[in-house]
Amino acid sequence: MSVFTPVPESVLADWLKDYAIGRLVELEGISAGVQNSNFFVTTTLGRYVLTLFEGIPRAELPYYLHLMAHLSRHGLPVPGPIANRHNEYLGTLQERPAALVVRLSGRSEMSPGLAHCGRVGAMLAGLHLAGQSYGRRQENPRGAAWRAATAQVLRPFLSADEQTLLDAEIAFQATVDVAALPAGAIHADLFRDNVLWDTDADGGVRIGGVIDFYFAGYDALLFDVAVTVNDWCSTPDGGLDAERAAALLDAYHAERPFTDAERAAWPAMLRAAALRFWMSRAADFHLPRAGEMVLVKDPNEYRDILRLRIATAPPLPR
Ligand SMILES: Nc1ncnc2c1ncn2[C@@H]1O[C@H](COP(=O)(O)OP(=O)(O)OP(=O)(O)O)[C@@H](O)[C@H]1O
Ligand SMILES: N[C@@H](CCO)C(=O)O
Repeated sequence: MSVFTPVPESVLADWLKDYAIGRLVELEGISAGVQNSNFFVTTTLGRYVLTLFEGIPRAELPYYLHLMAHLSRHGLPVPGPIANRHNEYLGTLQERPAALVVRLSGRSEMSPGLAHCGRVGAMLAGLHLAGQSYGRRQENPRGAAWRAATAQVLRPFLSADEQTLLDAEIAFQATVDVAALPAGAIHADLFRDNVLWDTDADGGVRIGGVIDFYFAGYDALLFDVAVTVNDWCSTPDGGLDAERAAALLDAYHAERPFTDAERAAWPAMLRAAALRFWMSRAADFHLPRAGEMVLVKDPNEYRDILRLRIATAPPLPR
């Protein structure tokens, strides 16, 4: 369920007078996503996605919207936000911060093959390269500071074994020299459901869109690679599929070669990325946000991935 705040057609039709995208033809709530209220909007001039932001502080939103505009301007398949007649990306609708972005084509692929993983790796490197010239900076909202604060809140809900795992991993991550790693704007949530796939003219797979930049922030680029590998290249039991991981990492490396510091930090980053999603899912599970129908993803999946990454990690390509 992703429509927390309904928008009557007449209200939207009126709101759209502030934009230069024609008149409303169709409005349809989107039944995926867990964070915001999303709608497909068709006007006489095009197809868009309307998002009403339900939880993110308004002051943090320009970072995300301008990042999407920046990446789109650099030729990446990222939905460009639509400016209103006051030249602003961010408006207000139904008392919520609201934005329109271009609707991109394609569907997510939940069983990716080697070709998908290769394209995602190359595209992620493209995001990181283009992000280097992005002028705004906002810390990763699920970075080290969030991790420390959330661990305190979460700890009492965990079993003794889980507490030991959490404490040990937080202590281990504090020893990692993240400052030695190349950093910049990262997507930080590039899961399979945030990439839309299209078909090429010759029948090959093509990325139609990368969506959901609302966890983006400034952090180690390698953390983003680790988040992506953990989701795209895991086997059902949480282990890493060596071929898919190699396809993703080789394609990334061809666009932005990994540094020696990154090679050394890779096992730790896979663990940091697993820890982040174990913690956020466990927090959503034990402390659900009041009044919302939240799709809670399984925290144990990422707890188990963390345990497996502590046991073993594949090397980065040279
Ligand atoms: N620009 C876009 N073009 C096409 N479809 C989109 C676009 N943005 C969102 N969608 C569709 O809307 C759905 C929900 O969007 P999104 O994943 O951003 O939800 P959310 O609630 O904001 O975030 P989260 O995934 O963190 O819950 C997507 O699965 C996709 O089907
Ligand atoms: N990708 C996140 C959900 C928030 O976008 C998860 O799988 O926990």
